[in-house]
Amino acid sequence: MSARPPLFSFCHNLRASMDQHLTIPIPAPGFLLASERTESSFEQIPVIDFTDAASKNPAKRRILADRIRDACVNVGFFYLKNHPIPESTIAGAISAADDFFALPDSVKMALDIHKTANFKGYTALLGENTNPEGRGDLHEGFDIGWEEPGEGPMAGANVWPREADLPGPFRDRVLAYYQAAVRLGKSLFPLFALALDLPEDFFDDKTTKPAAIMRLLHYPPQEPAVNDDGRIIGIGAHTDYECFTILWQDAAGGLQVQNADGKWIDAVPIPGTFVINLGDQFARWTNDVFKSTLHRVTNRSGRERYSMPLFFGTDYDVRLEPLPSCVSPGQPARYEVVTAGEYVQQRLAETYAQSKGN
Ligand SMILES: O=C(O)CCC(=O)C(=O)O
Ligand SMILES: [Fe+2]
Repeated sequence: MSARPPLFSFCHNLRASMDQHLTIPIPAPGFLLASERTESSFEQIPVIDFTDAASKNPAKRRILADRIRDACVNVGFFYLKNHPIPESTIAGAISAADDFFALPDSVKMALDIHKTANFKGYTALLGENTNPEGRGDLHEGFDIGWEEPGEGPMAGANVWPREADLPGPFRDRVLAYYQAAVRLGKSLFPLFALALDLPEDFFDDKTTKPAAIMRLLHYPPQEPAVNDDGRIIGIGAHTDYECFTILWQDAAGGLQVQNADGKWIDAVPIPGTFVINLGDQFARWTNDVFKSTLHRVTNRSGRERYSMPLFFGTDYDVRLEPLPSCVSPGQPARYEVVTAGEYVQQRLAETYAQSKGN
C-alpha cells in the first residue's frame, strides 16, 4: 500500500533488528515523516491483524506498527482483525442498544443530550448535524463517557434510563463494552507512537483520564425521498474530532470513506473486525501526515442499522503541537495550537447547535 522510500524501509528494518526495548528513544527521524505526506487515492481500506500487538518480540511490534503507519499516512482508516473484544460483549451492547431505541420517544427525550452540559445522553433523529451543509443526521444516538471524575467540561456523570423504564442489564452491558473498547484503545496508542517513530510510552502521560466518548447509533432505513437533495443522510460527511475512533458496525453497510480524488469508497462490513479511523487530534498533532479522512453513512440496506463508535482523545489539557518530525521547511505547521479538550468541545457544540432549544 505504501510508497515508502527504500532508504526509509531499510532504516526501519535495521532499527527493528537492533532494538532491545522500543521505549529507548530512537534517533530523531528528521523530516522523514514530513516527506511521507501523501494525497492518496486509495481504492481499498487495509485489514490489519492485531495479533502481535502485545508480542514480547519488538521486531514483531515494529512490523505491526509499520502496517498501521502505512494505513494512517495513506488512508486514515483500517480494519482491525483478531482484536481482543469477545463477540459476546459486542452482542450484549447491541442488544442493549436495541432495547433502548425501542423505548417511547418521551422516555428517550427525558435523556436529551441538549439538556446536559457534558454531551451525554440521547440524540433524536435529526437532532444533530455533523455536516454543516446538511440539514440533520438521520440517526438517533445514545452517548456515554468516562464515569470517574475527569477534567474539563465534558467529564462527569452519564445519564441512564430509569430502571422502571428499561429494566434489565442495559447499563452493565453498555459499560462492559465501553470498558473493553477503552482497553483496546489504550493498547493502540503505543502502536501509533511507534508508527510515528516515538517511544512506545509517548502517549501514556497524555491519556491518564481518557476523553473517550462512546455512542450507540441507530440508523433507520433511508427512504430515497428523504435524501432527494442529498442533505439529509444517516450521518453527513465529516471527520472525527479525537485521536482515533474504534467503530463496530453491523452487517447493514453504508459507511463510505472519501479518497483524495473525492471518490467515496465503501467500508464494507467485515465480520469480526473493527474499523479504526483517525480523527482531527492526530491530524493536528502530525501536521496531516496522519490522515483524518472524511466519511459518511447512508443506510440503504432496507433494514435497521446499528453501530458503536468510541472516540478516543487525549487528556483535556494536552496541547496539540505538531511533532517536530512532521514539519519541515517545505511543510510548515498547518494548524494553530489548541488544547485537545477545547478543540473537541468546540466541535461538539457546533454539531449540536442546530437543534438546541428544540
Ligand atoms: O455509524 C458509522 O458507521 C459511523 C459513525 C460515525 O462516523 C461517527 O459517529 O462519527
Ligand atoms: Fe465519524
